[in-house]
Amino acid sequence: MSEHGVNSTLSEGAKTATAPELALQVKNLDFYYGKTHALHNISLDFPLRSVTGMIGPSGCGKSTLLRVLNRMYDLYPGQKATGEVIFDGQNILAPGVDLNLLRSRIGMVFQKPTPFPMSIYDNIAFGIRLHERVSSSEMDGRVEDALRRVALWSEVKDRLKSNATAMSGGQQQRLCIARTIATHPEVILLDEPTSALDPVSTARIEELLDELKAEFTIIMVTHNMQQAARCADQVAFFYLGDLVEIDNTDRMFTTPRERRTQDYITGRFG
Ligand SMILES: Nc1ncnc2c1ncn2[C@@H]1O[C@H](COP(=O)(O)OP(=O)(O)OP(=O)(O)O)[C@@H](O)[C@H]1O
Repeated sequence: MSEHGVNSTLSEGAKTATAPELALQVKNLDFYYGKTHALHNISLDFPLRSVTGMIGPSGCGKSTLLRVLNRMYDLYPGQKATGEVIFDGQNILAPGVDLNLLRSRIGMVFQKPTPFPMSIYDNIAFGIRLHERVSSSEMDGRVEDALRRVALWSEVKDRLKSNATAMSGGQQQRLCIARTIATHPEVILLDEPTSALDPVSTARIEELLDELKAEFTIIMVTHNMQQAARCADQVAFFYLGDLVEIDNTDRMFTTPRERRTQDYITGRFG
């Protein structure tokens, strides 16, 4: 039983009412940190199996929106969201949602690699064990599969029992992505996933995102305009808690509709 009780509609079997081409739909979302009104009436769609880049200057609300999408904010008192986020035909901001299940279906990878202080193998197995009972041979297969998907298997297959904290930063971040995809989420949220990494590790993660979008819906906060242009199918520009503009990536970077977007992407502020 989750902290909010079981919600019968947010279950593995119920995949219905949301328009089939959308993974998530945000409608009239407002967010408050106590009295601070951090997001203002945000509405946007996240198409299924696509990459959305969220850009904007520091403090504009990108990470806040990401934390709403899997109700991470619920862990903190005084933080409140109003409006709707439709996932699988259900408003996930409503009471009674099974938050453990939600977070296994909408996984999150943070800016700084956050491997658990345990073995490489257990970093992946841990999340699977939380949600499923699998035999040890099946677990071996799941761990190998997740590591292969992030192109880590050949690098670590002979040291699966070593502590994950001894890996390089880039390897740790790929491990965190492997840990997230091992529970087979539908959506992956990434908060500046490469900002702590060197250019080679960054390129590997970007290649990985391109492969993963065949299967997952990816929503990524980035400060790196080139990264948004390289990786995203659509880009959303936020400013002071407002969603200023959202469009497909090419149009956003060539002919933005709004002056503020133009100024930001050309480096006039930010
Ligand atoms: N825990 C908090 N308590 C109070 N206000 C907060 C908290 N976290 C964020 N804020 C405020 O909410 C607004 C949006 O912050 P948020 O972190 O979402 O911005 P961001 O666009 O992700 O910024 P950055 O690019 O610097 O990470 C800012 O005004 C910030 O000061």
